[in-house]
Amino acid sequence: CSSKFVLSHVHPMWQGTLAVPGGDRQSPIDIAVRKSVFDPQLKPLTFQYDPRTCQQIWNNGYSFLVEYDDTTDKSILSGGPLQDAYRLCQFHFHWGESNAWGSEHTVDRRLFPAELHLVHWNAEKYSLFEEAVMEENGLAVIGVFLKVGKRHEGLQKLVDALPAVRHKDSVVEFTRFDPACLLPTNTHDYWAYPGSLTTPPLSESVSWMIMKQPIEVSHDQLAVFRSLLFTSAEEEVQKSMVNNFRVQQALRGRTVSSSFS
Ligand SMILES: NS(=O)(=O)c1ccc(Cc2ccc([N+](=O)[O-])cc2)cc1
Ligand SMILES: [Zn+2]
Repeated sequence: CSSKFVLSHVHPMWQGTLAVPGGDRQSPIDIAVRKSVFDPQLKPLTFQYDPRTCQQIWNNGYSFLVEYDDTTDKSILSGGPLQDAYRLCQFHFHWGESNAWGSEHTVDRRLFPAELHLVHWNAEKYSLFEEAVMEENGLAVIGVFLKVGKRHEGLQKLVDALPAVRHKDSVVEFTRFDPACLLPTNTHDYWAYPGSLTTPPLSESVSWMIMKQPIEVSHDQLAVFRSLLFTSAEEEVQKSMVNNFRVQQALRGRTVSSSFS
């Protein structure tokens, strides 16, 4: 997908408005469970992912992205609070240098060692990812917490490919990976709220859906995430890719909805 889209090439107007977003719907946030409001209108989420749309893994110097072909409606998210079908563009993770922290969102201030983001854009209303990025609710991101436990068999194929993208700007072909294997068994229970990208351009265009149930991965699998580097092969000083999460943002009057009571 076109998340390769680099900010420096955007239209000057867009750069201007994004430099300091309004700031009243920024992400990530803490999810205060007792303050979330059950919304009976929230539909079940429908994930229709085609593993054949999986293309490559790319170290963009901030995280590693598993990118999907989003030129057709093959890998789709719908339901929940969403009015339209959203196309899967990429997924990536955020993690810490230790298992004590690393997630971007928290639940009643509880931190997780890592968080998965499955990034989708509204292909019914817009024709390109970077167009949807600028529109209110043009994007839909599914957040899944990772906790340390048993080895995640589905994740291992991805973990085995990471050494090939150790440095910033490295890319490796990666095919036939079904992202549904990274979803928790219970996708019925989630929190939903209006927010933003958590990295530049911080666009306030994201419908967030955070799964209540974490997935389990092993300590060793997380350690491989930490073996990645922020820096490219040419740089003298190599920096471990860890703590690639944003600080939490004010709720600014937003309500977090829950799909469960
Ligand atoms: N962490 S997150 O909020 O799920 C997130 C999801 C996607 C992206 C990718 C990205 C989104 C937009 C742009 N841009 O418009 O220049 C560049 C990169 C950045 C961040
Ligand atoms: Zn993210």
